[in-house]
Amino acid sequence: MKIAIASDHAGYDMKEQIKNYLLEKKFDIIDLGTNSNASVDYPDYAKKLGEKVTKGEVDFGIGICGTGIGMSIAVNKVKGIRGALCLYPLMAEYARKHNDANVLVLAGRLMGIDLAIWTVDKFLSTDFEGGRHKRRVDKIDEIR
Ligand SMILES: O=C(CO)[C@H](O)[C@H](O)COP(=O)(O)O
Repeated sequence: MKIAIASDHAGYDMKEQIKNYLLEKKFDIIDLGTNSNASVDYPDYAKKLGEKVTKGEVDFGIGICGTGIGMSIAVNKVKGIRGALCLYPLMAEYARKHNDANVLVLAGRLMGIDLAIWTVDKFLSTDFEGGRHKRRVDKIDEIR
């Protein structure tokens, strides 16, 4: 499975840890930055991340900022993105099962790394259920 990952400075440390975890698990990872703790603007990284996903270059995206809120707002501006801010694994499970989320957003300043990794694992291992949820997801796509 191919994953793109991106963060701002507030998510940088978590991005590195999640990237290394996924590389160890033999995932194919595209790191879109940022590449240090120096201050940057999360919308720049959200745009790159969303576009990688909607171009079909990766299966899923993972975006991280301090709270996850800005990254989530920004990535959802990219047409075709269903970005879900998930603070624990159950949210990630339902973001996939019911919402067919294609970008997982995490909060680098609010979550410990173990919780973040459990959330990533759940997101990447859960399938969309389709059925009535497909009808609703299609309606989301019609909004813009
Ligand atoms: O969480 C975020 C957006 O939702 C950002 O990471 C946060 O706003 C960055 O703040 P600062 O520039 O003060 O480090």
